[in-house]
Amino acid sequence: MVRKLAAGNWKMNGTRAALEELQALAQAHSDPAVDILICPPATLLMSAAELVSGHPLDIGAQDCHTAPSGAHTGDISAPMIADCGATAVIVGHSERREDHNESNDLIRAKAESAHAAGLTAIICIGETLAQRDAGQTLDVIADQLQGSTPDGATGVNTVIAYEPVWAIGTGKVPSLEQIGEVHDFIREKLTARFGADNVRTIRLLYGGSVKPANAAEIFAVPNVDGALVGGASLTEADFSPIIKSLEATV
Ligand SMILES: O=C(CO)COP(=O)(O)O
Repeated sequence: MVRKLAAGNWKMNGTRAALEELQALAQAHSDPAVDILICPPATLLMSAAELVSGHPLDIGAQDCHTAPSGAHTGDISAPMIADCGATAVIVGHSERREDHNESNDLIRAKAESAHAAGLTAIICIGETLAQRDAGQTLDVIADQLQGSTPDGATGVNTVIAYEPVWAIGTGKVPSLEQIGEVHDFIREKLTARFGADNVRTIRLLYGGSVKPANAAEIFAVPNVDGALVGGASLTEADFSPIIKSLEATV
């Protein structure tokens, strides 16, 4: 049985004071039944990794460059993230696809760079509302999944996060049928490409307005192996009940 994953994406939120929430989270989950990952802003990566050292919590970054080092002002590389003590990196979040015009090719290259540095790449995919309304959801998912996932993806180095763009930070959540349809589709596509044995261990996260109140029903959907949580991961008070809902499924 694959270990489920509760991942928090703090986005561009959190100064040093936010480490108190991480400390509280570490204290509240000394023996979790699921994997717990927090992705703070890059400015907090090293302190966050030091804080959770010795606790069963992992730290990830929110983006990386494709190159290991070089003349790329303002960027950080996958080996630098690993050097901080982090073990994962989110790539292809819809906010980066939109704010920075990131393409599937670029995201795949970032995921490859993460793999080369020994990091787990959390590859995000998801349709906009206009695409869903036009009946294009599964086509968009297939295209992003195929284009953004490296050939070397395994259950150890890759997690796929399905985040419908219209559900992020809006309080709107797809129906459980809609979530299930996309997660089943992702599993099928990955199985066709990588084979059932390999794909069984690739975790599929749902992201988009996951809250303590809706987590349990989302986690009951087949092929949902956890969540990538934004706003509700910023405080221990909100994230802990979500983690507990996920633990209740194992
Ligand atoms: O984008 C997300 C996580 O990466 C989801 O954000 P919210 O949970 O704030 O909707």
